[in-house]
Amino acid sequence: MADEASLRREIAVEQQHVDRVYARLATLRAATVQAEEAGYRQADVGTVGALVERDALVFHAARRRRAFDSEHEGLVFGRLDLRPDRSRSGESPRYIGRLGLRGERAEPLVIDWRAPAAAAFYQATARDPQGVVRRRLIQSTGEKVTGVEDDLLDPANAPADMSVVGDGALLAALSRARGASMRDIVATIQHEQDLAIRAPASGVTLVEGGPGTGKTAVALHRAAYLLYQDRGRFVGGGVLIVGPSPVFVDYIESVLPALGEDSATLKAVGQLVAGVEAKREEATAARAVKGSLRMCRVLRRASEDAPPGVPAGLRIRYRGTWLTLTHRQGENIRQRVGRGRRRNEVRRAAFQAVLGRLWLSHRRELRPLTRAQFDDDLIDHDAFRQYLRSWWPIVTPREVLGWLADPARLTRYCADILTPAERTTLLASMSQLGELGPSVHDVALLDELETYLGHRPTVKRPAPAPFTVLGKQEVVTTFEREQAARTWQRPDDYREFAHIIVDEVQDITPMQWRVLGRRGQLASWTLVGDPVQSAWTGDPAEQVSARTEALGAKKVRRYVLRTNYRNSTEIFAAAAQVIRSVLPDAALPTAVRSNGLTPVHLLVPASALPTTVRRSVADLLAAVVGTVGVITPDAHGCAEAHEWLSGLAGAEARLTVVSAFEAKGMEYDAVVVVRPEDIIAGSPLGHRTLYVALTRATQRLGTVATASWRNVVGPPDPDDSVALPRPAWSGLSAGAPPRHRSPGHPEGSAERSGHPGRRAP
Ligand SMILES: Nc1ncnc2c1ncn2[C@@H]1O[C@H](COP(=O)(O)OP(=O)(O)OP(=O)(O)O)[C@@H](O)[C@H]1O
Repeated sequence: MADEASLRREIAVEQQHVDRVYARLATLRAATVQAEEAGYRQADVGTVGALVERDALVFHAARRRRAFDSEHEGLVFGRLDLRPDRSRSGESPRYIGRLGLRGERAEPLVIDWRAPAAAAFYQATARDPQGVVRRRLIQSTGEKVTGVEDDLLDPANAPADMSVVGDGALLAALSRARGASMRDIVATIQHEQDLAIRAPASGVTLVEGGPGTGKTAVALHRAAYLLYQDRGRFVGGGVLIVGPSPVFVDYIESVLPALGEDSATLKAVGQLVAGVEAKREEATAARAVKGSLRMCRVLRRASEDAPPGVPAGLRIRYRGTWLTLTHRQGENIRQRVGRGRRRNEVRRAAFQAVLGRLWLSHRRELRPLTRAQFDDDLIDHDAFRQYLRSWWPIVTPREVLGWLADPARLTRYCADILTPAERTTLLASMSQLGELGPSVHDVALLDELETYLGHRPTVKRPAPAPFTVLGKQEVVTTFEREQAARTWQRPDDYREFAHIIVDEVQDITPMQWRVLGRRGQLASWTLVGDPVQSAWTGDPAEQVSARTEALGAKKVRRYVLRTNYRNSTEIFAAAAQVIRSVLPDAALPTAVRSNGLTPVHLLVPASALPTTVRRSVADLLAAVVGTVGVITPDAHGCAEAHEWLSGLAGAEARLTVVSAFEAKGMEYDAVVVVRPEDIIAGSPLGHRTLYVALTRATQRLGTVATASWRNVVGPPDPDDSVALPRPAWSGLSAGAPPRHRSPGHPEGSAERSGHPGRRAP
């Protein structure tokens, strides 16, 4: 262990380099501003050559300025001391940072963390030092170095005067308070994570791991890595990142900008279809029905059906003759023209078929009229046009989906496809569409319907003038064009992403896989998830086949993350016990950080639930500096909790109430899980959902139940590598005495452990 003096000395050494880097950054920035201005002046020369030169100058200068302008908290965060025979032209130490920068003599001052030369910072180990003698993590606040943390990887090659100092930077990073947004982990990416981040871009990269193993962090850093590695391809084609909910997307959205990347498209699964912003989750049973591939047949039938209010038939007077078309004839034409075709795109063919049918029936009475004359006349005939409009209107996916709320139609479409129970579930869910709008799972149905209905035929608009971007005439330079491209939003129905990253992939339903597959026909993929956290209660084989269909025959590379960086050992032990009770053999990650605070499980009468939850949350808000999450079984539970917690002091911006499903991917410093027994009972995979809810907390965890639930959780596996719960329940606040109250006490009781004599960690 290094003493204080050597730590101070080493900090001073690094401060010198950091100062040099910031000074260089300021010089380069000033130079780029000048170069940009000089570039613009080139235009005064007036020749085409000068204009091209101007474009090039301005483009490069402005791109560099943009990089220099980014926020640079912790600009230099790593240093590698290399073995003399492994450093190029004596280049040691090698500094690693958020961007690459060279000095006046073009010597490297900092290397971008994504460059191959930086890989050893993340990958070198004592067993395989890769030429690194000492790896140093540099911690800063603004431009001031505040600490260093060393790993001596190759002691045999260390010079005698090399200091090794450290204060546990990774643990410090893991223990710090969480805010409303996720932070990047660029300085402390671990070896197994780095391998997944730097995996080749092609094919499918599958990253699996339990809660808190950094899958989301890896996915986001991988996006930044790919954008750096092959900027042309990935900025041009686009990188799409898909998360489970809008809450989650808000939570992760600042990570990529902090890494200097702002071109990726972030969407929740409920936002993948143009013009729809679905947030509403469905109950498990409805999710299973709506997510099933069987819905394709149901929707296909709906898409081919007659619209509501279709006219009973046609009867119009024309040249002294009654032209008639019965309802049945109309429906026969519908079947013949529409079956298996895109309804909105074959409207003209349907109209022609009606004219043909009428002509066939009445041509004798109409002699000597020609067919062409007949068509021309009828198309202008008001009553005829009126009939066609209501017989074959343009329909939107939303309208057709709404038809499923009609019991008679629903039975017609699904009688031989869904069970009676499934039909009841679907009908109940669809009847909410009108009032509440589409749910997250309706989005996949809308996208499917769009492929069956086709697009409304559009009138071609004249092509915009060249150099028009976002409707504005572009005046000058390549840089401006690039700037416009950067802020240019891909159309909502864009389907040619170069790479798609899907988080919480275990929950993607078969129907959602179809949506993703349509957007990734040209894409390579990164999929991150945890099968143990799956909420899919439908047919697993359907999920596999839909996923295979979406990904095609691409090669799959699998990476497994095994360390839980989020939860304290105490919290993860409680969660592990829940999941072990249903999946005794599941491979769970290992939590690495203990804080001595065991979770508190309270059992109260229903009447005491509001006050107990309020009290628990107030305790937690006082005990942690960061965020507090309240996790309830469902949307109704959220509404209740909001009421119970209204006006709570200190809650502003720190308190979030989410349903167990919305909690996916989220994390908070402290968590209260309300009515865990209902989370278990709410779905056949209820234990898994509760496991997800219990693994959201970094520091403190409490549960408030109204019925005993811990007795349904089986005994832990004795070989379990995670720490097991302590027999006593400590208070929510550090050092607070254990709360033991009788079940009748209005504020609840600490529920007794069902497993006395359990091994302490
Ligand atoms: N190498 C690391 N250095 C510092 N913090 C890390 C590291 N890896 C992960 N973390 C932190 O651990 C927490 C969990 O990470 P993340 O949310 O990516 O996990 P996850 O595997 O996606 O979890 P879940 O499956 O439960 O949603 C985050 O706060 C993240 O910043």
